Amino acid sequence: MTIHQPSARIFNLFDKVILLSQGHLVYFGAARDAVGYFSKIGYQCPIHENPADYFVDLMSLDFRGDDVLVESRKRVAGLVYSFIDYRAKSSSTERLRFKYLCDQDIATADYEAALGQYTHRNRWAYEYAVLARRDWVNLMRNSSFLISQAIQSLVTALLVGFMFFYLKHDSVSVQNRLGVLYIIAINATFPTIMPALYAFFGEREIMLRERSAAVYRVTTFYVAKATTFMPIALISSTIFITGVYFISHLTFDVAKFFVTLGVLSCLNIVSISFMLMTGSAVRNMDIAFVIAPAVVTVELLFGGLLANPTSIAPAISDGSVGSNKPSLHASDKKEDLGLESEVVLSWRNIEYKVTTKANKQTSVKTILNSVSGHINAGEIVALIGSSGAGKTTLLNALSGRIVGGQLTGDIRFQGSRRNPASFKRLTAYVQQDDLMHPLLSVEETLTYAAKLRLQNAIYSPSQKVERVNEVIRQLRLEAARNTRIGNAATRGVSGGERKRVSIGSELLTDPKLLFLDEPTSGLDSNSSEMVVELVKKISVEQNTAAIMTIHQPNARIFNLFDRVILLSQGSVVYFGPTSGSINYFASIGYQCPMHENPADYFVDLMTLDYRSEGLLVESRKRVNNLVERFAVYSGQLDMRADGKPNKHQVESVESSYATIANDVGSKKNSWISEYITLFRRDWTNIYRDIYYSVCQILQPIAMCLMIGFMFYNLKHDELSIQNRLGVLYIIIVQATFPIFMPQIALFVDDLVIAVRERSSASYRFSTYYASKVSTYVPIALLCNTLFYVGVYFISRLDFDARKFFIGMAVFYCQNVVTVGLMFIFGAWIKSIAVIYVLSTAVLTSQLLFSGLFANFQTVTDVLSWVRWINPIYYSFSALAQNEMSDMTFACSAGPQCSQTGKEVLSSYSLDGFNIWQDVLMLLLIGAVFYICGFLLLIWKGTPKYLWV
Ligand SMILES: Nc1ncnc2c1ncn2[C@@H]1O[C@H](COP(=O)(O)OP(=O)(O)OP(=O)(O)O)[C@@H](O)[C@H]1O
Repeated sequence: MTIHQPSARIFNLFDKVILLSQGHLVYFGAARDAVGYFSKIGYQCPIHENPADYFVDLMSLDFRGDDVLVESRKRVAGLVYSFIDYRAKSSSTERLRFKYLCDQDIATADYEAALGQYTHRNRWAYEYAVLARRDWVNLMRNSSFLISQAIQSLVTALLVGFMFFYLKHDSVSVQNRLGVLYIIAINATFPTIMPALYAFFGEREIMLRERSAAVYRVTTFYVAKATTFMPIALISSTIFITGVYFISHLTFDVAKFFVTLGVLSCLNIVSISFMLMTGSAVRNMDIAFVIAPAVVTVELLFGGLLANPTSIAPAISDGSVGSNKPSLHASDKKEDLGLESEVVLSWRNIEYKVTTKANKQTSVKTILNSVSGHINAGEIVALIGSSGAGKTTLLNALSGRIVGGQLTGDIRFQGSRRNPASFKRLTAYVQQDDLMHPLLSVEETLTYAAKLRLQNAIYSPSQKVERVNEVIRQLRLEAARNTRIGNAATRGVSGGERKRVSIGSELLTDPKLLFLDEPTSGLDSNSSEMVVELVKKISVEQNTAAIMTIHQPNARIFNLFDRVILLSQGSVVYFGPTSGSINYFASIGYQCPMHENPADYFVDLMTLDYRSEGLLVESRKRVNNLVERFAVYSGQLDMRADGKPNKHQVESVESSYATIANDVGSKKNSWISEYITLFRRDWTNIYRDIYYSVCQILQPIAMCLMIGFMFYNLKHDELSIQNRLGVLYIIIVQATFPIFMPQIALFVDDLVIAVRERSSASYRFSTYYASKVSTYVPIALLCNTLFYVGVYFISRLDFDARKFFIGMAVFYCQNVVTVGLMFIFGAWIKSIAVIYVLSTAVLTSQLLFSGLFANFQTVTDVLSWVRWINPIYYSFSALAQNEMSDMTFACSAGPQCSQTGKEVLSSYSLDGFNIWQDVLMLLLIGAVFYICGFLLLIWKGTPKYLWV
């Protein structure tokens, strides 16, 4: 197996180890002989250093500077040659053994045996059964998805059912019957495809990873997915159809009902197959969410209701039918105040409890238990403990980022109670997952952070640039300055560089105190060491205090910390100087063995051992003993006896400083400057998202050609009434799903970063929202303008400049309203799967109540009011009036035919308001949407943090 930084104990579990550097063998032999071999060639592993860490350090190239890089290259070359030499000098027996090990053990016997196993596969049916069961378990546990699917089916069934309540057999019912059948078909498209497509994308990465390890066949995965999604689609559509069928009173006949159900089931199966095809063929989710709505819209167009197939251009119908300011540095102030060593943050008796529920029993779980400590300026403190010890919880409690539960105790920043607003601005928090805009370069990321977070009143633009350059130098990011951050889809900076950019963004403001959550997780030992060394250097140079949670630091990293807090089961096992930790543990009977990394040793001591009941009882006793011994030790010692100022002195002297600092920290840049910066950043992100941009341009062009030629050269005869209404309706549809779906995906991704940035008070929500509105609205309008112009001229809607521009204005209003609705969903719901289910239901319902499908003269009073709050009714009515109010049609049929546009509008109840009243209502609804979106953004984007 390959292994990253094994602890000394794990290292000694191996029979043999292969040490590789830059593709060359540095050692191959028994693990227990490795320390001896290295000491023979001049590299003696220090006491209290884990041999594996030591070897990895020796074998790594050091990129921290040119000199050290040359030095490390020489060292690695020496190691490689030493091992070649060692092999050559070994006795013939050893050589033979070595040859055997190299050529036989690995190259033939084991490899082939391994290969034999590798090529063996389970039966197809077995593989399928396992995957299908896993898919169903995942699905059943995704309660929000299931509930929203059920709600969507039920609510839409009731809505549609009562909209077409009790259909009669008169002439008006023709429109209504076609309408209800068409809506039943729509329900088997968007609401089935969108949530399933999102869920499929969520699992695609897992499938690719598992497939690369040949865990199963593609076919079993594919069939398992199909047999999971299809039943869900069928169940929800059965609920929907049953409801609609009986409430609307479609012709009641058992055979007809089951035929309808069967046809709809087939359509659902086609939709799921289309979803699987799109999900498999398109790698990028953004593109899939542009393509899918476009294809489905085209399918719906050719459903026969919107366009009369006999009048569609033959070419189309044939193919488709059916388918730093130094003056403000804390260190200077500290000197002014005559403080020698400043306590930046102190905490006493921190307790954190949460209420948990298991087997319907509520219990209170104590996660932090009477934790006390402090951190001084210029020192770095490590928070170490086994998994689940409470490290992140303590860091969150200290940084003011804890949500839910009960937090008690006393936390003081520079001797005073924390003021949430200024505390956030004077401290910085580097999260474990580096959420940044992937399409911005390192320099741009830091520049935008500087523009947003450094005050204009203190920093001129050139000073901000200087500060960015300083941070780039400090964090040794020169080589990556112009590299994009990247993400899973696009390769960007390395993991270590990414972490340093994340730290850099926080260091720009020169914080007094830096919190870091697992800054070394996922990094190799070299990068981890570099990150901690840099934090240490900055702490010393800038007098910044830093506290970080860290998992198994190697001995060198461990020794970089000034102090450590060792946590076990929420209690402190040791808090004090790193250098004193080994002696402290030795004094209470736990002597760290030679060649064992102290951090690994302490973590082992503090970890409960669940391997057996006996080991668990024993380890529990040990942990309780450690906690009790430290409580006694710290009580005797008094935490202030280590040369630090008395807590009360700190409070009295520093509170004045805190006031000065707090005043400075709480000032914000002007609204307009924040807005301009965010606006620029948003547009840079959009135009660099090449897939999104290209799709947003191509989709309307493709749709415009398709629809334009479908309704090519509209006449003024009786058939053209259906076609004219159809083309106007499709124009409105283009302003709904194709705008909503891709934008919501972008917005939800972006909002996660915004909430993170807002947690450090980087900018206001109002500027963020204004910037988003002024990015997404123009994009929708720009792209759809092509569509509108194309469709208008190709299909030859009534050519009149006034009508053309009024129609365009109405179409624009509908786009703006859709973007507003998108903001409501994005700000309100976190889960994009739920958004897709619910928004599809809302958009579909809006489209239903447009007036095209159901005649409002016959819609039940309970539901007929819905049109008054439906933006699509207003936009459709305005477009229809604009197009048809002065038209006459040549009739060949009997008295059924409407001869004037006014008669058509009246028969569809589309003349309730005049065009301008429709536009006014659209704008009013739009305004309500935007205001609700903003309020939801503030409400949902502001977590309720607990402060003590
Ligand atoms: N809100 C909560 N509700 C229930 N349990 C919680 C809550 N917050 C934390 N816990 C539990 O408290 C314990 C400590 O969690 P925490 O995330 O602080 O651990 P940690 O030491 O950072 O672990 P790791 O190193 O694995 O990240 C865990 O067992 C966790 O499940």
